[in-house]
Amino acid sequence: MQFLHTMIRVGDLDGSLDFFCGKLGLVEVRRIENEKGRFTLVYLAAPDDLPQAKGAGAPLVELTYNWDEHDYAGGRNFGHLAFAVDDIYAVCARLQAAGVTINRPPRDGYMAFIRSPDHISIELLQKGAPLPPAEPWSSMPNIGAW
Ligand SMILES: C[C@@H](O)C(=O)SC[C@H](NC(=O)CC[C@H](N)C(=O)O)C(=O)NCC(=O)O
Ligand code: NI
Repeated sequence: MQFLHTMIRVGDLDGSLDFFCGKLGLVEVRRIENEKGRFTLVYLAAPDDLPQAKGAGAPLVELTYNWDEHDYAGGRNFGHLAFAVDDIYAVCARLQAAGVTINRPPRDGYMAFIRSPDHISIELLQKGAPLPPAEPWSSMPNIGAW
């Protein structure tokens, strides 16, 4: 299993990119615009992780910008921790047998969600699964690109 990213929801995407990239120095490596869901996902890597990010993958920050939501009072800022797994069905079956609720089963073969005892959202992604359509310039590999 490989750690992929931490997702946070941001109310001001430009302001967050100015902070994380302009000031903190992270680098945008991928962007997915979802017209139907009305949200944008922007993946950021630390500069030292860029070579790895273009290879087997590197830990990333995933900014989620919901076009119609800008106030995250009540703790919705934090989204999830994401991991890539070798066999998402086997991992979910093992977790379910261990008493973990699979909040979002891997019906599509690539994404599932569970929650920790304190309700921290955990995203499980199938290694090597096809990615949703992204910007044409994105050249990220299948894994580590989320
Ligand atoms: C690509 C993969 O890493 C994702 O995280 S997509 C997960 C998906 N995200 C969204 O739908 C973004 C918009 C949504 N309104 C939101 O604010 O999360 C998703 O299932 N999100 C739910 C979650 O708990 O992360
Ligand atoms: Ni994610």
